Amino acid sequence: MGDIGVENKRKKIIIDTDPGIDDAMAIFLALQSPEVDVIGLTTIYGNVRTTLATTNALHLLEVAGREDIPVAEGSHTSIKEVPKLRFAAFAHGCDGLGEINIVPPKGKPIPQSASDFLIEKANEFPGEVTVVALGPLTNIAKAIESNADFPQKIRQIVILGGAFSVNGNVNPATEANIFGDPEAADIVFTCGADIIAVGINITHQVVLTDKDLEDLASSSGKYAKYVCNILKFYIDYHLEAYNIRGAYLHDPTVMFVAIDPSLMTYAEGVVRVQADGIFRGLTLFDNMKKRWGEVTEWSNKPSVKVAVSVDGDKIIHLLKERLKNS
Ligand SMILES: O=c1[nH]c(=O)c2ncn([C@@H]3O[C@H](CO)[C@@H](O)[C@H]3O)c2[nH]1
Repeated sequence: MGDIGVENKRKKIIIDTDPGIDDAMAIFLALQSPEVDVIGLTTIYGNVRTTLATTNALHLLEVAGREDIPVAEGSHTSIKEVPKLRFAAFAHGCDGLGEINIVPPKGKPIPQSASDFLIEKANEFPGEVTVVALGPLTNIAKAIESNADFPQKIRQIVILGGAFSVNGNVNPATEANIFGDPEAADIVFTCGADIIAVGINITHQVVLTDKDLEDLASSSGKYAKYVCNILKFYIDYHLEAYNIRGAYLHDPTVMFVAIDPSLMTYAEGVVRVQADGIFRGLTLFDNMKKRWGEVTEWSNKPSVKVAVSVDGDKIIHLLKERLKNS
């Protein structure tokens, strides 16, 4: 992976996030990566409710000494204005960050909604801004609904979401981010933007082991130390839920797509999302290998790229290097 290193060639990214232990790792990874320039964080419910996501985003930026990066608070409800009731305290702790008693942040979010911030930055830097979407897709769907040009103005949307040809992690049908707002997800997947989706079929191949944790713990890197502390809760959850000693690194894996998309391979096709019923949140990818004899719900919709393979060990190695060298 070649460093670009030149300030004005850095890819501008906005991280839409619900921190979240693995979100924290992804944010630190981005801040430590010369290939990308983090121009803002937008917050969303998911692992935690939106107000706590905002608190945690501000806290993480203060840990990093990057209070210069604006945080715009996102939606408190789904795109259909349904209040959110389901959060993942069982995986991330009540505070979203492994119950480590974080120092409350001094900073405040900017007085602009996440979707307005996304639209403003897409207009300010047309074709240059990549959104890395680590939570439910409500803020991005709202940006699309209020600004029809948004999909064309944005450089790329990299999505952590979906379970392509595998079971979900909320139930056998659905992955948590898509389950958080399936209607919003369907709007985003079919909006015509340049989209890369990374599902848990990929992120479950990126496992941080006990040995990796020891390796991180032996480092004096500030991000390595911080993440070792918050990871304990997440690792205990994986032992209980999956009977593995380690942790799936969803969000950092997806951040690597923004940093270097060649770390994965992709298939192209149309993704639709099931909005209701027992398959609510199911992501269904048409791999376009069949010429369908009749019109389907996938016909004439824009295609997206879906990640199909990854070298999990390489991702773990690169991640550890960057967190240790901080
Ligand atoms: O509701 C959830 N259940 C899980 O088992 C689970 N495991 C991880 N996650 C979070 O959801 C995204 C991946 O589906 C990531 O942001 C994880 O932090 C989960 N969310």
